[in-house]
Amino acid sequence: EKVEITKEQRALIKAIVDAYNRHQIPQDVTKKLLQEQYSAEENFLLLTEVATSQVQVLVEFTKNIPGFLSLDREDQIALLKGSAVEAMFLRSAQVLSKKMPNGHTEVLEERIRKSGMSDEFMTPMFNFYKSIGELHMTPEEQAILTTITILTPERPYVKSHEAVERLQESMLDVLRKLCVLQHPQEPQYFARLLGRLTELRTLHHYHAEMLTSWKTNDHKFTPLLCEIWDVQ
Ligand SMILES: CC(C)c1onc(-c2c(Cl)cccc2Cl)c1COc1ccc2cc(-c3cccc(C(=O)O)c3)sc2c1
Repeated sequence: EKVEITKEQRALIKAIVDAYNRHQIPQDVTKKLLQEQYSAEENFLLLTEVATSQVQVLVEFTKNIPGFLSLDREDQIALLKGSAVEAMFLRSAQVLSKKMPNGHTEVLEERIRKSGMSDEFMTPMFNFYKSIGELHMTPEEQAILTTITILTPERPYVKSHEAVERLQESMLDVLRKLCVLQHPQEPQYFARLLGRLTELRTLHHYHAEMLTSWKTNDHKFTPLLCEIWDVQ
């Protein structure tokens, strides 16, 4: 049947994409990825700095998701804590799949590969990056997929499951229509995007172990990352 994006859904897409474009990591932070020298310690420190900045950007972006601030305050925190890693995998995936014109791709890959992370995480992580790159997501799809990840009702400690589910469902409906309209030659494109969300959950589990292995090697995180990742 004819897929139609309603006026309300167009407004929703515009609000999300504008907020996504408005909240970016400052240039002076990402520029360091290109400048500082390479060593496992330096790479880890730079990635920690960018991740910290990314969390701040994520909080600001999330506050602009229509309906988010009407959720229970504690649920807002639970959604942010539960989705930060996955939102950051999506963001770093955009950079690594050459979707960003800022030339960070090679540099970022190098710094992640040489940041003291054990190899067992490297393979699934870079397989994910490759699978995201192969999707050629539009900017709207990237922004809405990140929003859907944030609005996941099954995060730990979420109390009003239905309220979050309602917000996520309206986002999923928008994404489904966008995929049909923007990838007419790929009827399974929407299903493939949702498959990436499943892969993100797996990476999220790996990430918890990554943090432990970094911690045991006495790596320091910033207070914001310790808070959002329940570290220390
Ligand atoms: C604490 C630190 C060591 C860490 O622990 N786990 C991870 C992680 C790693 Cl490795 C991989 C995936 C997810 C996580 Cl969470 C990280 C680093 O996480 C990040 C998080 C966001 C971004 C955005 C970037 C980026 C670059 C250029 C340009 C832009 C841009 O948006 O313009 C963004 S790099 C970057 C690195």
